[in-house]
Amino acid sequence: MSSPAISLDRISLSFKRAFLFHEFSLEIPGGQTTCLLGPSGVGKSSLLRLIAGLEARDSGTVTCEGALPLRGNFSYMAQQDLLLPWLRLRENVSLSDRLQGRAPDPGRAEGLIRRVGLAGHEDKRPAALSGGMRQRAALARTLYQERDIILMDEPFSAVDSITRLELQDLAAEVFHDRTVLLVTHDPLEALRLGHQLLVLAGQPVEITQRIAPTGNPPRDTGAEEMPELHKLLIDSLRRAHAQAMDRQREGQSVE
Ligand SMILES: Nc1ncnc2c1ncn2[C@@H]1O[C@H](COP(=O)(O)OP(=O)(O)OP(=O)(O)O)[C@@H](O)[C@H]1O
Repeated sequence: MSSPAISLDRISLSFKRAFLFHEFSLEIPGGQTTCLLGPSGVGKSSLLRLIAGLEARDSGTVTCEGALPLRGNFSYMAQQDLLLPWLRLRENVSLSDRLQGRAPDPGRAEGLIRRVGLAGHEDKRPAALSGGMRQRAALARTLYQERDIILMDEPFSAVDSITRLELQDLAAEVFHDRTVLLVTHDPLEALRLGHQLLVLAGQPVEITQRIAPTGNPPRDTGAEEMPELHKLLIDSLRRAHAQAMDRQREGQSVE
């Protein structure tokens, strides 16, 4: 059975009496990767947190296809790596087993540590790792959980561009047939990894652009359709950014 779709139905979420989301609905297809893009502060992380149950919404529902409970079916990689400082890398990667009272699988943890390029660092604690290494460790921990649904918030933002490409290849392999929601600020990353790309803009949030590149991830960014899709994406991100700047200026002039 393929991984379940997720439905958001008329979700509202407000902060300081202003709606970030108002009656917002979205279908996230099962077994595919959906990338969320948009200006800083538009609400991408909040949307992920809503789905993860970490944000208390005013109203609306988040449901999983087949009435599966979302809880226990997803892994979530936040912007902060959330590694436990007192645990060694191998223990951090297999943390989900420990938390659920299962015996960790050291072979699987070590295999993933190797695949994210951290072999040799298994016994180090997070403080001894660089920001990019910690992000790779958090990726290994997320993949270790082997959940049907994966929520990721800018998972590759702190790594150099070549490592980023390598991690995207690994992610595309692991994402295969899973339901993935990936927040990224990198248009090329979205074009490589996403079955569908959504641009969020405005307040309350709307989806102002949907792009569905052809072919399977990880895509070759040199493919024929890429320049056109890249331009489409950049243009809509520019519009979303300009809208956010206007709103910020209006806010400043009211204060
Ligand atoms: N707990 C909170 N209390 C008050 N405001 C909040 C809270 N969480 C988020 N916000 C506000 O909601 C808006 C959206 O934040 P969010 O982190 O979802 O944006 P984002 O699109 O993920 O931004 P970035 O790309 O910079 O990570 C921001 O204006 C933020 O200040």
